Amino acid sequence: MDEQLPTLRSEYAARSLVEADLPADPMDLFRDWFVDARELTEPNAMVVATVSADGQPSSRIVLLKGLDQQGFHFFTNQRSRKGEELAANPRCALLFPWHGLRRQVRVEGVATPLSRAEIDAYFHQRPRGAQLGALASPQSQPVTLEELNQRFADADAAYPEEVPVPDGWGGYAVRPHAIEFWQGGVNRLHDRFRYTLTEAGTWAVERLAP
Ligand SMILES: Cc1cc2nc3c(=O)[nH]c(=O)nc-3n(C[C@H](O)[C@H](O)[C@H](O)COP(=O)(O)O)c2cc1C
Ligand SMILES: Cc1ncc(COP(=O)(O)O)c(C=O)c1O
Repeated sequence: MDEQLPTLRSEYAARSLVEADLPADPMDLFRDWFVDARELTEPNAMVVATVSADGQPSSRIVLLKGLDQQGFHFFTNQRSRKGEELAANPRCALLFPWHGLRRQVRVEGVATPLSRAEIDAYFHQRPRGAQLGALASPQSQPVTLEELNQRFADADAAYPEEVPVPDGWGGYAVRPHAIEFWQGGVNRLHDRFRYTLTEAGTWAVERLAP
């Protein structure tokens, strides 16, 4: 297995990204690419990277659940590792790893908590099992399987009808200030275009070497 790793490779060629076709607003391109990504498994799965107070980066997958002027929305437990890190340092990065399309999108930005109304609205549209799971799970804390199952059963019994939004459960909007679109090309000469938000509020775009 280990000996095969150096030979594991794919060649990329299918499409190219042309400067003349780039929209002024990168969110327009993101939306177009997201339509293409719908053919993939969990196209809204994105990696969120945060940084601890002592400078240690960490990353994990979350699901993109909204997109608007505030940026990229996701939901999580605000007392989780990512939640604690974002409270201390809201700068973060997102990554959409769309391998099946030979594409990735990299976002750098700042996370702000979503409003109570947005959090409540999303929580109440989740399936009951996911709501109970969120209530039962002290996310990122050490736990035993017995404790977790007991907490789920207790929550299920305590709330036979509507499940309340757990304390500390919330969501964030990541407002981007840089977005890079990467399209795989032949000979590893991929197309990379990086949009950067200017002080005037417009986006500057440049091609980066692959
Ligand atoms: C496909 C996938 C989707 C996930 N979506 C979420 C999500 O939307 N919100 C969330 O809190 N955790 C989600 N998770 C779990 C996280 O990856 C992570 O384990 C959890 O949030 C705890 O991370 P932390 O300890 O770094 O805060 C998802 C995991 C996978 C593999
Ligand atoms: C811990 C956790 N929270 C939230 C989610 C997102 O789930 P939903 O689509 O129900 O919001 C996931 C998805 O895998 C998850 O694992």
